[in-house]
Amino acid sequence: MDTVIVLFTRDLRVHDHPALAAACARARQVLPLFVLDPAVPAGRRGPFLLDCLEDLRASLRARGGDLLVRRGDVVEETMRLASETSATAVYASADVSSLARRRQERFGAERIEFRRFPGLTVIPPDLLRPAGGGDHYRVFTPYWRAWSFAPRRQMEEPPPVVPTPRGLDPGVIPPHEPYGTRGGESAARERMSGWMRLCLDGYAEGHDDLAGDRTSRLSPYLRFGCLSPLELAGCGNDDYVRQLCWRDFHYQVAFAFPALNRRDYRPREITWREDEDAAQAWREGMTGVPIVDAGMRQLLAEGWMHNRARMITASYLVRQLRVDWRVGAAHFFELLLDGDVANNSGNWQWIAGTGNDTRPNRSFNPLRQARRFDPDGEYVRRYVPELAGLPGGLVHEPWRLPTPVRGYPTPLTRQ
Ligand SMILES: Cc1cc2nc3c(=O)[nH]c(=O)nc-3n(C[C@H](O)[C@H](O)[C@H](O)COP(=O)(O)OP(=O)(O)OC[C@H]3O[C@@H](n4cnc5c(N)ncnc54)[C@H](O)[C@@H]3O)c2cc1C
Repeated sequence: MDTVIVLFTRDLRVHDHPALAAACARARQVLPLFVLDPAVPAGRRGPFLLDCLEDLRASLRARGGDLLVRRGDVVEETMRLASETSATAVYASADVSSLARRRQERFGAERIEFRRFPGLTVIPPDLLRPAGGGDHYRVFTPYWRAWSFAPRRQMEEPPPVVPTPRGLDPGVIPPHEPYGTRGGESAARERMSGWMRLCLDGYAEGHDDLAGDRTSRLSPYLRFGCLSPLELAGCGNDDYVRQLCWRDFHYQVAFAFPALNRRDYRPREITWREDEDAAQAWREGMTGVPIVDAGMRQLLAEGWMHNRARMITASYLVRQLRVDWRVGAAHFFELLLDGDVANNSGNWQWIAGTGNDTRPNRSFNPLRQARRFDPDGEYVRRYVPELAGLPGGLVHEPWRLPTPVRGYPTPLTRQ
């Protein structure tokens, strides 16, 4: 094969990248391409994405290649490059989002070979089928069992040489201000090895400790494919691998039910309240419930929130304020560096009882959660400075004080 375009999307790495590895093995010339599509704004994830592109370009250049960056519609720009270079094929990683699937269909109608490769998940989202029938697993535990025994593909080595022809315009990666964590495969691998060395062994005991902050924080890197989920799943710690299985689980749900971010997966008769003031107080971390406000402020400050805090804040919005899960999911999606449709909407629906939870009426009592997962109040003190001076458990119940704390609201709901 002569010239192949490797279209990068949310697989911004050179390690274990099946599409890149196949192109480098088969083609004389390889054109790694990323298209910045102004119609798909990256929002707060923008700077992180641009970090990832800079890092990927450096890795490809170190292998004799380059990352070509274009701006516009992905299919049109890819086809333009194909005709400029006489490329005969486009290789890309398969994705499950509606946007990605529409794009894949459009490539199908073009006069070029379009090949999809695995790499987004540990197990491809269309591989496992429940024994009792159906096109996907609706319940996690049987999925976890099947997933654990499913055959895994061979990992791919990073290609030693990427043969990109000279003389093409590489295109500009726009300059940008960082927001939250630094993006890119190099930062991801550094974080992965440091965290695995220090924290993986204590994951089962430590992952719910809000103040301890001992989860991997690798989710933004997984979101942009800076790390291979298959590589992470080889770590040998079952509790951690189970979390990666949750990620795959939501992808196979989204694959079977592409409207996951809009429609109830399991429709229920819930009357949501239209209360923009309450929703806004929740967004700003000003509900007057400290553990909820701490989580929401962590999200605003860092573009990331601890999983336990995500469950508490989401449950507070849908169960106590009775605001539609879509309102909460939209806010999370906008701010989270790891925000992606399958995991965000899948988890929101799980919390709202319209998703895959086998106990759809489950509710998280914020005070009980706070006492259990932030027993010393350290997480609240870190993110809600108005309460930093309160002693002991009072930090979780400022409404018990004889006078209100200056600048901090009374709770929106009875606690
Ligand atoms: C309301 C709500 C919204 C969420 N939105 C997102 C989202 O948009 N994107 C996202 O990646 N995760 C989302 N999650 C799942 C989870 O909170 C994050 O994946 C996790 O907090 C990321 O931190 P970590 O990398 O330190 O996780 P770790 O504890 O280190 O877990 C390792 C990896 O497993 C995966 N994982 C862990 N928990 C879950 C889970 N419940 N569902 C799916 N994958 C999981 C993540 O890829 C994570 O990086 C959401 C959870 C809730 C309750």
